[in-house]
Amino acid sequence: MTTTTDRAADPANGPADPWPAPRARGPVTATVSLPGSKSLTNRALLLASIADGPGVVRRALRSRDTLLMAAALTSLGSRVDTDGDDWVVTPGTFGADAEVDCGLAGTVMRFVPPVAALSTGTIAFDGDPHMRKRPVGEVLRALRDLGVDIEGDGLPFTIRGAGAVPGGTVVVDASASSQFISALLLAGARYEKGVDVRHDGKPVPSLPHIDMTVAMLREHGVAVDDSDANRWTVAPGPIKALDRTIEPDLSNAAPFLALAAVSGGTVTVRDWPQATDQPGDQLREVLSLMGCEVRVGDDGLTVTGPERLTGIDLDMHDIGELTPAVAALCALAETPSHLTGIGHIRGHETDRLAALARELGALGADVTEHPDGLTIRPATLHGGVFHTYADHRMAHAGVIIGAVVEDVLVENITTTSKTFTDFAPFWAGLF
Ligand SMILES: O=C(O)C1=C[C@@H](OP(=O)(O)O)[C@@H](O)[C@H](O)C1
Ligand SMILES: C=C(OP(=O)(O)O)C(=O)O
Repeated sequence: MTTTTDRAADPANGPADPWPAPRARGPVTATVSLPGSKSLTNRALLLASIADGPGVVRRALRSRDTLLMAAALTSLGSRVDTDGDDWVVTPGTFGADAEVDCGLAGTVMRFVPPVAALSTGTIAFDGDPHMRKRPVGEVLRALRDLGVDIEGDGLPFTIRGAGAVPGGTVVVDASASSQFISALLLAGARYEKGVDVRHDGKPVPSLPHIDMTVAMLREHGVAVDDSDANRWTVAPGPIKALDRTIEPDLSNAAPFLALAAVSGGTVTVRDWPQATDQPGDQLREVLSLMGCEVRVGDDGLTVTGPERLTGIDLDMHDIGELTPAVAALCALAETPSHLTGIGHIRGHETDRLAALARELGALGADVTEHPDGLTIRPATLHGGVFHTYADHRMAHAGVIIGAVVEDVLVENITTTSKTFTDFAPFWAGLF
């Protein structure tokens, strides 16, 4: 018979499935250095591959999403040397026919096609089964309007590159994902007329991620005008090669800071940037609102959990990717929470609103699913299997609950490799 302990620790075969989430026996105290940001790494790699010379991406995140990006750019014709922590990118001539595996990475499925359009080759895109359901049609429609030849309106699709893209003005409805806008801006300087992208539709989510795109383009010497709401103009011109260092992934800091919050412990995340466009920086405010003590110092960001967690009323439209971790915290809070403005996260790695309602509910949480959010009321939770639906951030929600609720088993914990390689042993090492 395999005991729970044996199943959790099997170095030869990786973590057990389902994985018994480690349970904190008291306040957890830890200091962690986290891997680099997925969003920054994948933008940095993509911009480096269409820059005017070789560039370096230091402290690159090595995870499934970033290795898929590196593979995609390599298949187009760039060289991406992923040995070590500092990745050297040498732009190449985009001419070969290629196949791009998007996996479940929104940044690969949305950001690579506008660059593939610069190739003279034929580029076929596909990905994981669930990826075929994630929205991308608006990016393809916009590219067609900008002069690109594309077969298909969703994954799988094929781009028949002509070696150049006319570019110009285009209107998109980016209410389903900010990545539609970022995708067009990232390649836009390499289009003959640049791009003038206008959004028409319900509000664009995840605006900090568009700010991140604009800031990185400017660092590469690209002229971007974002002075009007819902309009972004990128002037045509070269993309200067850079040597840049990637910040830690602040969204992936969520489960670690949450561990302090739920156990009444103290967790420090090293190298927290003083200023950043990463939406994870807003965890400072969210955790303070829930009753945590939050300090930024020379050693990083330190969170100390309260005796009792308070629920929150929070519009998460700008920080949707934090929802699974925040919802797990709300399920452990002593007052009700209302998380709103996040209808778009139904198009993330899974329908996160449905998945959170189902899986938190299965452990006894009182969760009501709304079209654009969740209401979570205090309840006594119990053990059980927490399903992840191949979503790394669902796994984070599961381990947060499991840290303080006996006998929580997280199914497919290795799905965390999307943005954090070997998350399970790292997490277990904190207990
Ligand atoms: O541009 C990016 O790097 C991202 C933008 C956001 O996407 P949505 O706008 O689709 O939420 C975010 O949720 C995702 O994790 C990363
Ligand atoms: C939505 C996310 O990822 P993606 O980049 O695949 O859209 C996420 O990481 O929460």
